[in-house]
Amino acid sequence: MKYVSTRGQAPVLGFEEVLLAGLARDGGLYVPESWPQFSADEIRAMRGLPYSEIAVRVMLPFLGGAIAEDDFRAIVTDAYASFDHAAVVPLVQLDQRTWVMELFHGPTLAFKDVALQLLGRLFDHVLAKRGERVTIVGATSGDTGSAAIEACRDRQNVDIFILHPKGRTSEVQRRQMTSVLSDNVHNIALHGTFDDCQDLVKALFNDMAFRDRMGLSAVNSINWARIMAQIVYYFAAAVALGAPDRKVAFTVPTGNFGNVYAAYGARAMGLPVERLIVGSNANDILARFFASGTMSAAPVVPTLSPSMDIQISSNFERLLFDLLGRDGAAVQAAMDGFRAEGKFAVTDAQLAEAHAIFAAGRADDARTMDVIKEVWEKTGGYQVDPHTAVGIHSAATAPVDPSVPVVVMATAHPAKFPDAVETATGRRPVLPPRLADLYEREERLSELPNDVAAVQEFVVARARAAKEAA
Ligand SMILES: Cc1ncc(COP(=O)(O)O)c(C=O)c1O
Ligand SMILES: N[C@@H](CCOP(=O)(O)O)C(=O)O
Repeated sequence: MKYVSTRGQAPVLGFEEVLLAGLARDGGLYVPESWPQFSADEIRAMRGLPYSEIAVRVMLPFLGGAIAEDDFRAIVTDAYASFDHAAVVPLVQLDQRTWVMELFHGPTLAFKDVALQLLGRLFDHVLAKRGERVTIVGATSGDTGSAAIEACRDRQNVDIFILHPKGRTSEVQRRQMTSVLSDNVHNIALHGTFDDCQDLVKALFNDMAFRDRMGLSAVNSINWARIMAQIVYYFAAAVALGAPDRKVAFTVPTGNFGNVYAAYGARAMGLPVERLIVGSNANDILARFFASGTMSAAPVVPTLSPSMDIQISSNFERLLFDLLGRDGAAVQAAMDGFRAEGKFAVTDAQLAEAHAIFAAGRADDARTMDVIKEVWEKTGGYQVDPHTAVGIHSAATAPVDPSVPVVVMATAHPAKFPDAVETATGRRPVLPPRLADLYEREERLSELPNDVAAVQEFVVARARAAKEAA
């Protein structure tokens, strides 16, 4: 298995290199040269298997032999043993045709754990084998940060720097990051939005001298391995609901487009997916794209679903690569146009191709609160978080064949957003016992301006200090 960049100018890589690379050296994102294919019989044979076994079967073709199957099975099994539900990602039925898949049973209570618990272990395996050390830089709107920190804390071969937008995450999300006091963990509260954080991380990767000197790696979904691990739960959900003999639709609360792109990948690998529904909050650049064919940035507004307060969805570039016929130069031109003018457009034919797979919905904060309340009342006491509520609204409004089951991805635990959930339902969701003292824990973070040089200086100084202390 080889990986190519969406901009066509970076070296073609194998799995180990793509895991460590993060952003491609031409500024693009890595994608598989071709999608592995699963036959109907192979999909049917996944029925009844434990999650970790489905995970091994789905991911093995992406490794291209880089990790021996038995070693990989041990890594995967260990990663999902850290989840507090036997099914890892259980399905809960909301009504006759709607399910939610709870992706929040990992250590930090959001879907990011599913990929990052695996990634931390893969980094360890590969770095130990190569005798290398990396500096991870990541951007978070709230959930990737804590999941990445939890996966990488105290690991010998890794320093991790996470940038979050100051004052724009929930308190639980911030504390989950800043209360980890390990020497190799560095939290930066950046003066800016998530888009600024992500832009800055990409600028660090695009400074080749800095990137090579520090050995930069990524934990955001620009890292191919994140997408790979997220593809698995679409297989698990569809198989549980009758695939390959029945089609399924998925609704995905969306920000950076990584999770819904993973669903697109599952479909490309042979899973019978009727439709993929993108759920947006008031930061609805994607919903506007799917309505008009034009991607046009607007200022980010804070919402009750802060992890989706994003206007520049990195992973859309991976879909665009396919819509533009896998032409790296065309993707580069579209991205240049977006950077210069804040917009780009696809043709009617390309939009029609997208519409054959995708639909989109949008819920503002008022609607989000109504959905949390409606679900609570209709189910007699089931709480959903605001991101999941955006997905449930979008599932109900999207044009999907009514005979097809719809699975809404429940991307975060309601206790990560207790104020909104309590206001809507009258009951404050409680954190699991292992996080019960979160509000009492000491916090450590550094505030920095939105300035590449300032962040570079900070990373160099902290990485040097951590190395000396080791
Ligand atoms: C709780 C939650 N829901 C949804 C999203 C959006 O997912 P994606 O960025 O993969 O589109 C995020 C952040 O990524 C999140 O943390
Ligand atoms: N919502 C995310 C934003 C980063 O997304 P990623 O999937 O690219 O890591 C977050 O919670 O940080």
